[in-house]
Amino acid sequence: MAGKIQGLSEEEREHLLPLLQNAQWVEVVGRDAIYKEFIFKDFNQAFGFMSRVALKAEKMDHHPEWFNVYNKVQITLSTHDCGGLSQRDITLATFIDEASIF
Ligand SMILES: C[C@H](O)[C@H](O)[C@H]1CNC2=NC(N)=NC(=O)C2=N1
Repeated sequence: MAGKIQGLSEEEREHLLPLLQNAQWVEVVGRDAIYKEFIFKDFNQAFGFMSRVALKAEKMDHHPEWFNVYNKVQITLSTHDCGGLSQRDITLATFIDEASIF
């Protein structure tokens, strides 16, 4: 079920991407996506974080691409339905940053 999701406009990018970059999100080379690495004290904290993000992702029907080893979680966000960044990625990135602080 491919929804009609709009990609970010040029104006939105100019406004939003610097804000994300301030929060250590980086643009992926060769792909319209953003990436950030999170380091926690141990696996328990990393997985607690992932659980909070997973519940939000399911509610939003918007899912991260992520990779976890022990205390490290690497996350890439992009909207498959529009082949690039959308407002959903911004919303999820903001939630992820909040969920990483506890
Ligand atoms: C069918 C389902 O609603 C879609 O595949 C949703 C699920 N989660 C998704 N997650 C992400 N990151 N991008 C999408 O386009 C997307 N689409």
